[in-house]
Amino acid sequence: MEKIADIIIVGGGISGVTCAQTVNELNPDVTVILITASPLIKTVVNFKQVTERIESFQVEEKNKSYLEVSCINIEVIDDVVTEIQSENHILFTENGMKMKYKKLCLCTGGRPKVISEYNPYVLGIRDTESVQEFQKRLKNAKRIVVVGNGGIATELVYEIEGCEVIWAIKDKSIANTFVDAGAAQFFLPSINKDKTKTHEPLKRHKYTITDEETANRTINGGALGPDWSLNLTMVGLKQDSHKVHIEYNVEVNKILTAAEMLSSECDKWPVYIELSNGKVYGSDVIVSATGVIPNSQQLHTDKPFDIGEDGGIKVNDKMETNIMDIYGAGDICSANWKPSKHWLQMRLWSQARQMGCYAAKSMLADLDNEEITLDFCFELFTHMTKFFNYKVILLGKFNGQNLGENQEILLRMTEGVEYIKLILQDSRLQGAILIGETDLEETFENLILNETDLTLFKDQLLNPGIDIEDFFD
Ligand SMILES: Cc1cc2nc3c(=O)[nH]c(=O)nc-3n(C[C@H](O)[C@H](O)[C@H](O)COP(=O)(O)OP(=O)(O)OC[C@H]3O[C@@H](n4cnc5c(N)ncnc54)[C@H](O)[C@@H]3O)c2cc1C
Ligand SMILES: NC(=O)C1=CN([C@@H]2O[C@H](COP(=O)(O)OP(=O)(O)OC[C@H]3O[C@@H](n4cnc5c(N)ncnc54)[C@H](OP(=O)(O)O)[C@@H]3O)[C@@H](O)[C@H]2O)C=CC1
Repeated sequence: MEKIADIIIVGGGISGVTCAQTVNELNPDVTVILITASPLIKTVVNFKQVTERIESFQVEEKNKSYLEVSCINIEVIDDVVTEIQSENHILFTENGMKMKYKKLCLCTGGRPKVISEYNPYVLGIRDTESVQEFQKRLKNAKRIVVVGNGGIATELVYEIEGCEVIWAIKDKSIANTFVDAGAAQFFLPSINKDKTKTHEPLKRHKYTITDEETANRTINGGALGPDWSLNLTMVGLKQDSHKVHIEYNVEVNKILTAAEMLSSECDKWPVYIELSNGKVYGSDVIVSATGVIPNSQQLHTDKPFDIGEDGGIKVNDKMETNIMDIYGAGDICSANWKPSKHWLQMRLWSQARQMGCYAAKSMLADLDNEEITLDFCFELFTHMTKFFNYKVILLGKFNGQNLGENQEILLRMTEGVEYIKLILQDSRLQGAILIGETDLEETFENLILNETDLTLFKDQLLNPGIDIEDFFD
């Protein structure tokens, strides 16, 4: 069967869906086909602009008909794109479809980078199905090992109950991808604290994928969103509520099956992990929360894509790849423009949304022969999330990324309440980590964006006795 559309978008995750919705909002006369390998698509709900640049929202899974009903120019097709002939502007799918486009946007996301990928006791977490599988395994587990020190690991070790957790990290402090050692120290008391968590029923309607739908899938569904671990039951077999042991500064040497273990321990656990400090832990399951690999190599194309160091398809400041009329957005792409002073790429939900939206604007502008300039959302890095039940806001070069020498650090911490770290260079604010209900995000966002000279004020910036908002009014 043959189809034709002005714009074809591949991927039903947040970048692809936002891209399609933005085309619909800006020009409903442009025809769009969204092809997705997953029967459910991800949509943004409860979007709030917390400050001018900080966004908060939730992700909801919807049936594909949701988009078709709400957007008259969009057709959603559940299929897998296998080949692109860019010269002819044609793509082919697993179900034998041939489609012609004027503009193509790849939003095919990534997959978990899993240590020991084919070991059945080692799991990666990405989509609804992988979380369901993890929950199933956890139900009968007495001990699990979590490897990795980023977003997933940090959230998992806090959420898991009724199971001993060994957390193996390469670094000397926890949550290293997001926060510094000081903030990690601030979080530490929360790790083994009893939680008074209420498993509130989900207010939003949830679609579940049936076994039949999952059965022949070769490609994972959309990545989970900010609230993925809330309201999920992550409970193991044991009575004690929460017990996390952290192994710092270690890498994984080997993963061994029970049969490969020669000691007397050999039949206690289904799988063993040997760490670089020589310790061996038996476990029921190992979670490899070790990052994302962009799905950049899985499509056959007549020309090769330029690939970035992180494995993503390089895109320029119009979200264009090196192949004519093919764009990219979200986790699949690697931002290959000169970033503004206070922005950096991280594979986050907010950036997937922003890139999807901007790719739509860029494709429409090109179809109309108009010029477009980089969206202002790429001026300042912002991220709002929750770790260990604390609100966490990251601004600008929050970890001093690539700032070089002469960084000045200002800190304020009240145990169990707040942790604030400001990074200055040449008396100008470059980045901030705000943990707790600090209420300072708007002020610091403005100070970074305006590049305000703080020479005269920096000693007072974190003085709790001064209302800093009034100060800069
Ligand atoms: C467990 C977990 C928790 C997270 N929590 C947060 C968080 O708290 N905050 C935050 O900001 N970010 C979070 N993230 C990251 C965030 O979810 C991702 O950055 C974002 O969702 C990426 O969106 P995407 O649309 O680019 O890709 P994806 O969501 O991966 O979507 C890709 C889509 O493409 C489809 N696809 C792939 N190949 C093909 C093909 N060949 N043909 C057709 N379709 C195809 C897939 O089925 C899927 O629908 C989390 C990620 C995970 C895994
Ligand atoms: N609240 C939030 O904002 C959340 C965001 N996410 C996002 O979802 C995506 C997936 O999360 P996640 O998998 O945690 O990825 P992250 O990129 O956040 O973290 C990966 C971690 O694994 C470490 N690592 C990589 N390879 C190995 C290895 N072989 N052995 C041991 N450790 C290793 C990395 O260390 P190093 O950096 O040194 O390589 C890093 O600490 C990310 O884009 C993340 O940003 C996920 C959950 C929550």
